[in-house]
Amino acid sequence: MRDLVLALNPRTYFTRVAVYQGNSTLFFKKINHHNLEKGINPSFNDQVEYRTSVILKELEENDIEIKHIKVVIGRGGLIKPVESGVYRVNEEMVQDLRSAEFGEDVVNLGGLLADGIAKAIKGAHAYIADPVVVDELQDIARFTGRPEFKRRSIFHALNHKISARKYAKIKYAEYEDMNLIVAHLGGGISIGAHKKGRVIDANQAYDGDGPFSPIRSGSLPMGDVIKMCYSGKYTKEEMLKMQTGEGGLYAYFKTYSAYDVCQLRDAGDEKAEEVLSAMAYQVSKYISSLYVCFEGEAVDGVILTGGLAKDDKFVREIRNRVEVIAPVYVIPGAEVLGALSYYGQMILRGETEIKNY
Ligand SMILES: Nc1ncnc2c1ncn2[C@@H]1O[C@H](COP(=O)(O)OP(=O)(O)OP(=O)(O)O)[C@@H](O)[C@H]1O
Ligand SMILES: CCCC(=O)O
Repeated sequence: MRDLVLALNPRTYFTRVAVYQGNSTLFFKKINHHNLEKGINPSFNDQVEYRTSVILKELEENDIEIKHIKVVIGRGGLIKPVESGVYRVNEEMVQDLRSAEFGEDVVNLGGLLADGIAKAIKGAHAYIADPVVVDELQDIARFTGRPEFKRRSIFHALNHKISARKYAKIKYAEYEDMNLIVAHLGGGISIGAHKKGRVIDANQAYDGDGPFSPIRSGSLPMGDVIKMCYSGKYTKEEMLKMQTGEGGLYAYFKTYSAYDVCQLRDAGDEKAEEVLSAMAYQVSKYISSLYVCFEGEAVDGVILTGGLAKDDKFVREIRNRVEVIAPVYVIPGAEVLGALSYYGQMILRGETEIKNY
């Protein structure tokens, strides 16, 4: 065992963890945090120590010699807007993740866990790659209808970029030469216009706009939201949660799992059928809206990826509406750990610039 990469993808009730040596996967596990599911819900900050120790214990129990881990790389969270690339986790980043100044989400644990674990291993360093705040928006995409508000770039940059590069490779082309529309269909949904290797527009998938998703509300009727804010019935935290963590399918079915809703639909539940179709309709509308970003240039492909891209019916409903724009290519699931490992290997080989946050 030598020069190992530890990759981390924290989700609400579990952390996906993998250890790689070169192209070999030495260890892969979805570590469930059952105590979080039982309703004891400490803040994300307060979960760092607990998750760190559980992960280290798992590695030990599975005979991973942690002294050989050189790179600990986590999914990148809500920090300041940055360019695409690999970043060393430094104190300023830890500070921003802990304060949640740019938004509070489980994804913030990626950098924090990487930091905690790397500090426990001599010779290891912590990194993130292509965090959700990668910002390549063209200026015109930043406008809203009020000068006080600017649109922010928050999308699944890691899975978008890796999926787009995978498609480019299949087409014997360079990502930087292609025009693509990528839709990540996961717990959150983000859809971006990739023009010659830059994501010049995308829905703000966290608390901004776009289709509703399994857990996020997406665009809501603004006037009604404002009235609800002042109804006296909800706290600020409850209103924010409605948008970011308890919207979309969760609001209709009280489950965080789109898979479960698809199962309901397949068992004949009419409401599940209707709501999933509405989500597919909104995704299709947003994909179509990005066509204008290419200023008349041909679009080389529409890529559907993420967990919901495994559902044939959901995919078919989108495909039928958007294949007039470009060929539709499906990459089911999100290879988050694989993508992090890819960057981890590049770090070890000195083949990527390590950017400063
Ligand atoms: N076969 C399937 N059919 C339908 N939905 C599925 C299937 N497999 C997974 N999902 C759903 O996909 C969603 C998770 O997708 P994914 O793993 O891409 O996202 P994530 O990493 O959890 O979250 P995010 O996309 O916000 O980063 C869950 O709602 C899950 O239930
Ligand atoms: C945190 C931003 C991306 C998402 O919706 O999960």
